[in-house]
Amino acid sequence: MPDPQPITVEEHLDRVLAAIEPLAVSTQPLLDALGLAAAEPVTAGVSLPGFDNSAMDGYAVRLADVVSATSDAPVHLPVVGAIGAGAADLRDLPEGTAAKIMTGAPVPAGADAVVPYEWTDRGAEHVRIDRAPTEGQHVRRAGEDVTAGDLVLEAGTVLGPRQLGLLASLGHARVAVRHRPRVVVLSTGSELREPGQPLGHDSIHDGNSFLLAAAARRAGAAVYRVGIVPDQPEAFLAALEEQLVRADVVVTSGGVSMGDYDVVKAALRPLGTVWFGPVAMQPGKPQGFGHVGPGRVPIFTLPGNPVSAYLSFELFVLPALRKMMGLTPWSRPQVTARLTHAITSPPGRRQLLRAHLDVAEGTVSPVGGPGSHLVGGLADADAVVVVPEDVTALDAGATVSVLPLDTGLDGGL
Ligand SMILES: Nc1nc2c(c(=O)[nH]1)N[C@H]1C(S)=C(S)[C@@H](COP(=O)(O)OP(=O)(O)OC[C@H]3O[C@@H](n4cnc5c(N)ncnc54)[C@H](O)[C@@H]3O)O[C@H]1N2
Ligand code: MOO
Repeated sequence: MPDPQPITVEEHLDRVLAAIEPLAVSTQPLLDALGLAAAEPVTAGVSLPGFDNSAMDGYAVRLADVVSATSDAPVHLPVVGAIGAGAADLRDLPEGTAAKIMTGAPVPAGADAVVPYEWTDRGAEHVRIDRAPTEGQHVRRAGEDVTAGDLVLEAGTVLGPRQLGLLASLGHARVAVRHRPRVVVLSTGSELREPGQPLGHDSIHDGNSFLLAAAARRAGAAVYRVGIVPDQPEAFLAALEEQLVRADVVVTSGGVSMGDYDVVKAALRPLGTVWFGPVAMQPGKPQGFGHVGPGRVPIFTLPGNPVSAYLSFELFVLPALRKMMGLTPWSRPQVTARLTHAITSPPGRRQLLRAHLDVAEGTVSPVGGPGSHLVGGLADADAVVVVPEDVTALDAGATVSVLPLDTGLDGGL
């Protein structure tokens, strides 16, 4: 049977994204929301600081009592108490007195400045003040940072450490987000063995499920790495059915090409809900996408060659996961750079050449060969040069599109 006409990368991505919906919104404990987008705007219910408090360890004073203080003519005041952060029984400062006050402790009524210890003799019952503060000096005012009613996070803001810290400071224990997609990753191939297991003359270790599970986890998904499924359609369907209950997305690798034992195609084609076909790219030509099970769970059936599987994940699965999580942009942005070496490329397929990107120099250097089995070169690369379908050769110095593999998305993803 001849190969059907390949579709373009954009056609495949558009179909995938058209079939993917953002996941439901629920409130999650703050740390579980790291890297997700706020699903709703957040308005401050309280002000920050919540009350006037001291910025220094020292003495709360009334300005009028100390305004004349100099080192030559210090002011002496009785100390009426000590106010600690979280231990603030003294709420009013009588005229003509001082109170010890610690950083973060509430400034008592009547006091309008804090004299740091360094300007005093640190007296316990009486204090000698050698220098006059200005009005409000070392007092952090209620609401000077955030005022109750302020919009503090727009919907869609990615929740990183600073945003989560702010939410906690405002008293929120949970935040509304789209939940993490639960991604089931499954490797097919009778030649596969778990890492750590001995190999026979015809077997290899399963690298893909780690490659894809790590990529999905880095994208923000909750990942279930399922073991290896042999090239038997019944075994594949049984494993799939068992996993569907906990999946928002299934990602498989292997078994989608033209071979005699292409298990994924053999098992899923009869269902009629999964499209299989070539995409005009290299690596990553044989692709499949559709849905399975009563819950119509989206399934990506990626090619088995490791580089093909990984770049297919980058191009198709990552945008889908980001759409599910309400994160934008869906795809990692491409950049441009100058090629350090001449390259050639097959006609009719978009080639993704592994490379090193030097952002400072604005250059990109191909690394390793184009073979889709070359995992050493893949690990060495941090970008791919994207060579258009109709381009077969490029000279050194040509400006090309580059897809970085580790940067460009929020949170250093
Ligand atoms: N007659 C044709 N043969 C092939 C074609 C074609 O168009 N006509 N396309 C080739 C291309 S391109 C690719 S890509 C592969 C895709 O094949 P499958 O998706 O069916 O994958 P497998 O045959 O199962 O495996 C391919 C290759 O990758 C290794 N592999 C598989 N799974 C893993 C894993 N989990 N970890 C590490 N390595 C894995 C497997 O051993 C094979 O070497 O088909 C070409 N053939
Ligand atoms: O398209 Mo395959 O993915 O070249 O190796």
